[in-house]
Amino acid sequence: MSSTIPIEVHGLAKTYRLGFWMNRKVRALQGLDLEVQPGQVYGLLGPNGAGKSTTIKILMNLVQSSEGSARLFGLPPTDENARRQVGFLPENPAPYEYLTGAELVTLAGQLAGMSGHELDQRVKEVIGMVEMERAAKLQIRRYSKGMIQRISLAQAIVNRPKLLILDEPTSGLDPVGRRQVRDLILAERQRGTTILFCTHIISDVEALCERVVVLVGGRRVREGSVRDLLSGQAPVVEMTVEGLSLARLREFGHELAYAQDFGDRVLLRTGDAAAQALLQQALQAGGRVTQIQPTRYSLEDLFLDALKEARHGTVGGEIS
Ligand SMILES: Nc1ncnc2c1ncn2[C@@H]1O[C@H](COP(=O)(O)OP(=O)(O)OP(=O)(O)O)[C@@H](O)[C@H]1O
Repeated sequence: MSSTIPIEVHGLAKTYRLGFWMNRKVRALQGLDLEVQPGQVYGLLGPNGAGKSTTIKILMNLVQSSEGSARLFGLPPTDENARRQVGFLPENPAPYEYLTGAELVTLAGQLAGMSGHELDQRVKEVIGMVEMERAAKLQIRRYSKGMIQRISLAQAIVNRPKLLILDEPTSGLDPVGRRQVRDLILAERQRGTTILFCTHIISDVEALCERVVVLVGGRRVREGSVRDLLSGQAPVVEMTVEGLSLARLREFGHELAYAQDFGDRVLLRTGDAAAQALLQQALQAGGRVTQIQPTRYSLEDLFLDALKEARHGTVGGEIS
């Protein structure tokens, strides 16, 4: 039965089988739950091998799950009516190289059931949105990586999808290209499109997403609105100490969220209470504290903490 909820994933598991006898297993997903509501921009974060692309491939019916269920607008990913409502940008897109950019976008529109004047207009419009007007008549084999990424994005949005699934949309782009893609995602969000995207670039998530899930080893280790996830965290203080080595500072026994010894100075981050004690101890030991300031707990801190915690326990992705 169809529904208005763009993505619902329950207990999703995927085990890849490898080797000649298919007897080696990689657990890419281990019971993932996920729900993306209409109009949300939802970020899928995780280190390499966390299962992000596998999740997206299951949603796009490119890979079959081993257990659990995935639904797009209440329908299984195998249902054409579900996929019609979705625009997709794969990781490392490899479009037909002998087509021109305009032909590729037109083809995508035709496959989505568009035709005639409406299609021509829309192709022009989306090519303009990704700023590829001048290269639209060139064959794709002459495109740079950034141009391929942008034309692929144009083909993903040509049919005005209700749900946009983007796998690493800004990978391989220079800062200008990244900004353009970010703006495009924001424009789509403005239009009310629901967006799921996975990335390694945490600043993109911070700039674009209202909700995130952090995956490690095929499991969800954090999920929630970016605001809630960040606001519940204890304040962090960043300080620079000169005249003492990192090893000496560690002897004071405080937990350091981050520490880097640059030779002439040590930059570190720690909790509010530890910072007070560390400041006094560093001064008593003959160090100079040249900078101290409270910092915002960022999504990057959250990501690194989640990763640290998950690695203390057993997480998936293991080969058995
Ligand atoms: N086709 C496949 N055959 C075998 N193992 C696979 C296959 N695809 C992915 N895997 C394995 O499944 C796990 C999850 O991979 P996946 O590509 O989903 O992770 P990811 O989070 O997207 O990683 P990355 O950020 O590196 O793209 C990894 O251990 C990976 O090696």
